[in-house]
Amino acid sequence: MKKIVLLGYMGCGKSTIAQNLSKITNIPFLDLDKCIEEKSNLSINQIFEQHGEIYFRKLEHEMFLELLQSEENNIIGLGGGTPCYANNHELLQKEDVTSVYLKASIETLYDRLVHNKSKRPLIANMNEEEMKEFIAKHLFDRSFYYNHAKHKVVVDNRTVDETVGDIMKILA
Ligand SMILES: Nc1ncnc2c1ncn2[C@@H]1O[C@H](COP(=O)(O)OP(=O)(O)O)[C@@H](O)[C@H]1O
Ligand SMILES: O=C(O)C1=C[C@@H](OP(=O)(O)O)[C@@H](O)[C@H](O)C1
Ligand SMILES: [Mg+2]
Repeated sequence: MKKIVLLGYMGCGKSTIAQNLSKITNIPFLDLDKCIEEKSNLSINQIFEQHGEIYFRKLEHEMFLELLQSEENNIIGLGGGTPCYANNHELLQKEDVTSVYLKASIETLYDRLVHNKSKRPLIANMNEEEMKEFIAKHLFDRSFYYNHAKHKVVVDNRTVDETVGDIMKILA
């Protein structure tokens, strides 16, 4: 079954764009983090606190495989780190997967994350200065994996509707 997979750094808009793309296409939307939370009955924060990041990455890999194997057509919003662990980046190239990297600049990510960090354990306790440096370095490290997506859409200075439109062009 066909899967549209959205990936990119925290705050690039995966969850928001996937939801809006779903409304337009009528293809059901699944957020990988939400699926992990529902299955484990814990929030992402609680998983990191109680079991640590390595355990989260294991759940994330298993859930990604499970969603890709389902019989439905789906739009899947990944977590920001999903492509960067457990060789998940190789799954972005599968024949039945349309993978789209939502590419955002450090400035865009910082502006969106600075007031939205509490549910993101990797940055939740950072001050503004630390966050800016962290995003810059981390994005650089992760870009190798994000660039395994089949398609790339730049999201800087684009509204939600414009980005959804850019993805619709890829799907046409
Ligand atoms: N043009 C835009 N496209 C996507 N998200 C945007 C845009 N402008 C502002 N936002 C906000 O940025 C945040 C993106 O968060 P989210 O969708 O959770 O990203 P991700 O799932 O990639 O971490 C949301 O608070 C969203 O409302
Ligand atoms: O970048 C990451 O490693 C993470 C991103 C989060 O998802 P979002 O990108 O939707 O915030 C979530 O999976 C977890 O906090 C780890
Ligand atoms: Mg998300």
